[in-house]
Amino acid sequence: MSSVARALTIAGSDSGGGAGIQADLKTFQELRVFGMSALTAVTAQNTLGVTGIYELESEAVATQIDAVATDIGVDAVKTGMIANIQIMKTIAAKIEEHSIPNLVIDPVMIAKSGDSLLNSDARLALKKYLIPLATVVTPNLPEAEVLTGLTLDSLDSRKQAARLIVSMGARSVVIKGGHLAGEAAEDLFYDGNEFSILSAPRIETPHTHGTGCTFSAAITAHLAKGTSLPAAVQQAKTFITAAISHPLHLGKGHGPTNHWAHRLQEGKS
Ligand SMILES: Nc1ncnc2c1ncn2[C@@H]1O[C@H](COP(=O)(O)OP(=O)(O)O)[C@@H](O)[C@H]1O
Ligand SMILES: Cc1ncc(COP(=O)(O)OP(=O)(O)O)c(N)n1
Repeated sequence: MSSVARALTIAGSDSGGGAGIQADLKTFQELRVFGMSALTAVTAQNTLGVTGIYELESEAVATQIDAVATDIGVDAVKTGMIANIQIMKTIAAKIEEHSIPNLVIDPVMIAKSGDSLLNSDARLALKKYLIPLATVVTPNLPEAEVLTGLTLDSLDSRKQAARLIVSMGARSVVIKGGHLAGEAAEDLFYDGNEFSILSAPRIETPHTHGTGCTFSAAITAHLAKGTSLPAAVQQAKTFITAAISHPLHLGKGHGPTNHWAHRLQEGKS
């Protein structure tokens, strides 16, 4: 490991800055991890929705990963928007070729605005190509339903889904609870042996654009620094809760979270 922790995000660009590569790099920087990126797609996007998607050639994704892995090095990597199956296969091959450790898979399928960020025929291919390589998979509720084919309407069903996702080859899973109702925002963490609940007060706000990206980026940053997996997911939960608690009130729709909010809570600025 180098003296500076290094994290790579393989994801799409969000021109609005709240999700995607932009959210990931902001999170890495806030957590004092050197951030690198391999772009899969460019989206024209703001707090109201996605108005354009421009996918890159899979060769362009491969070249970006090669460039950073062969020179700077990668202590942890996350995937976000993957766009299509060719890019997915390329990412899986490159992660194996470069023996990149600590893989966080955020199986991004549909943005909160309703726009598709992964072709429907590629969604189930996640199970074949990427999930078996994952240190942790972080589906939201609809994504976990697509991956498992289960209806997740109870804690028991979410536990069953978590077991299924681990049986696909992932080391662990966090089924996020942002889409649930209730006074607490509760995520289910399964480490392959035991279940635990990551709990925080649910904040009443429309400004939740990019919550999943930010949460998975924070896990990646902590893993890059050598933090244990259970501590990494717990610290990421603290980070995203702070980011949602101090909204920036930007845009006319679902605004971004505040990536520097953890500093306000820790009295750092
Ligand atoms: N209103 C909220 N208040 C507190 N935490 C939230 C809220 N919405 C989402 N979260 C948390 O943000 C993280 C991302 O979850 P979620 O929004 O479900 O992901 P996604 O953006 O992939 O749909 C989880 O830890 C979830 O519990
Ligand atoms: C380029 C890009 N990647 C991912 C997302 C989805 O982000 P997520 O954190 O799931 O938040 P929402 O967009 O669902 O609020 C995205 N929108 N754009």
